[in-house]
Amino acid sequence: MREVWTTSRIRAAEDVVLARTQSGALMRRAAFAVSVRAARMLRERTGRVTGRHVVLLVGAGNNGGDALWAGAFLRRRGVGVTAVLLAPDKAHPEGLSALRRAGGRVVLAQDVGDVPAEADLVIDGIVGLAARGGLRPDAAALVERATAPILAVDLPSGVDPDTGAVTGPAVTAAATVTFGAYKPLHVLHPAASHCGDVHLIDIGLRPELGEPDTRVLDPDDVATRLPLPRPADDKYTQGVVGIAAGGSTYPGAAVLTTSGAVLTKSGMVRYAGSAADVVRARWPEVIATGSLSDAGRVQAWVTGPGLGTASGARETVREVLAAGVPVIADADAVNLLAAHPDLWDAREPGTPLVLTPHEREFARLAGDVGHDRVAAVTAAAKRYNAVVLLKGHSTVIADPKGHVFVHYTGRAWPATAGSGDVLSGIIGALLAAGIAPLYAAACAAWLHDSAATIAASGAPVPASLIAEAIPAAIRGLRVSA
Ligand SMILES: NC(=O)C1=CN([C@@H]2O[C@H](COP(=O)(O)OP(=O)(O)OC[C@H]3O[C@@H](n4cnc5c(N)ncnc54)[C@H](O)[C@@H]3O)[C@@H](O)[C@H]2O)[C@@H](O)CC1
Ligand SMILES: Nc1ncnc2c1ncn2[C@@H]1O[C@H](COP(=O)(O)OP(=O)(O)O)[C@@H](O)[C@H]1O
Ligand SMILES: [K+]
Repeated sequence: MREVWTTSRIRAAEDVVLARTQSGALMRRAAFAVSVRAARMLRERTGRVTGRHVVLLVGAGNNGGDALWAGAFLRRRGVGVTAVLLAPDKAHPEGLSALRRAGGRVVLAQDVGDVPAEADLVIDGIVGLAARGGLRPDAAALVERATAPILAVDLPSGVDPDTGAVTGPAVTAAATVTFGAYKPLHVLHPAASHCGDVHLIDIGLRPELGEPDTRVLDPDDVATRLPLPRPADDKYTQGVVGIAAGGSTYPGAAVLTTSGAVLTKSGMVRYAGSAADVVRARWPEVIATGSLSDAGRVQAWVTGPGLGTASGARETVREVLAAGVPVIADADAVNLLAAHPDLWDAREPGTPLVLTPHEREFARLAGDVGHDRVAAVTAAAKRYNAVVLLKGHSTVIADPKGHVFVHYTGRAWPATAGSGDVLSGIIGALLAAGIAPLYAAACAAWLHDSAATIAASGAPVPASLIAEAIPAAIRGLRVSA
């Protein structure tokens, strides 16, 4: 599990560690790690370290101090170093003298205007944890014209550390070296796409950090939770999933949602709705009926994909919410809940609910997502006493207690029509297996993305093929776990 802390929590932990550490030691440790990564990048990209040239972009704070110290360490390895100071009066004094002592050159941004042409690598020490808003114009102009790859110190300057928002010019790094802990920007789109590979350096903060604000599942977290049939199981004991989705207008949604459920786990899937014939034709093992009243017992319901918003659909959502089992409500079920608040009254109190809106559905339900996706999703989860999974390039999942998972891979293969239907089916299968809703949603997001990557194998794929790759994604997990 990767754990993520907001900047205020990291600062608080830093204060504790700083109080018992020799002055400057933490910064030198951080900067040394930056210099090691920079040297590795020089070797990988140019074949050697000695004789190469690194340019430091140095802002007003400790982030610039890290860059200056890293420059001093690189000088010891025979690297030519030029520091470009953006705020000469505020450049970190000890870092600056260390670089000068080591033979580094120091120039002012206002004098040079451009990143010196001899740069083989640029180190971005413009701003770190204190960053607010996009790069200021002088920094933005330098960064825009830099042609060498950029190694970001702690984070790519110009992105918001806590929300991952990018509201102005920002560095796009080839790699980022971060200290003590991952911060939200490292896993939240769009900032995460500016980081390149992120390398976490231990500076002794972990014991002081406490519970993380956000978590990211690793493959083995998913592997240990995925349900597999055990010797004593039969088709019922593994949890039966009910699908109340699709219809005569959108029979494909019924098939895709059912595919997600059928391929995620053994046991039984029931379908109830007007696409029963189409579902049966694709999946003969599914017990398909035309109406909910004939559906039989299930341990979780999936509703919403392709359901429409007519009165029949509203009744379906009402019945499913009243069934007394966990429900995953996607797409039109979210729209219906937004448009008809009385539907909430149908919900059997205490039964788990997972809502899986994309941004427009989220806006209908709970207002504009805005720049702070984690805050928006957490607030909606509390308001509706539900697990809310907000789809997108980083998927954010929160429960009413404020626990948050983010799924981000940097790949966008799932962005195809109907792939959300497949995700709903996966979540339903995991809920029916008795997995806690927050983990059901988070594991499903992981599995769905992994299936998409396998199916895509470098070329775009439709949702049906994403569903068909679910078994391969599960097999891959079992091999790696
Ligand atoms: N506290 C510590 O002991 C450690 C801190 N470290 C470094 O210190 C950094 C935090 O340092 P600081 O708190 O001094 O602050 P920063 O270095 O992040 O910011 C410095 C100044 O930049 C300006 N600024 C804010 N947004 C800007 C923008 N968008 N464009 C241009 N300038 C902007 C602000 O005036 C701010 O005061 C961390 O990110 C990390 O790199 C590391 O050395 C590890 C140890
Ligand atoms: N740019 C993207 N990168 C990665 N995943 C994405 C991106 N855009 C959408 N997705 C994912 O694709 C799926 C699309 O779901 P949804 O919007 O409900 O589509 P549909 O209604 O057509 O099924 C979700 O799992 C979402 O997180
Ligand atoms: K930076």
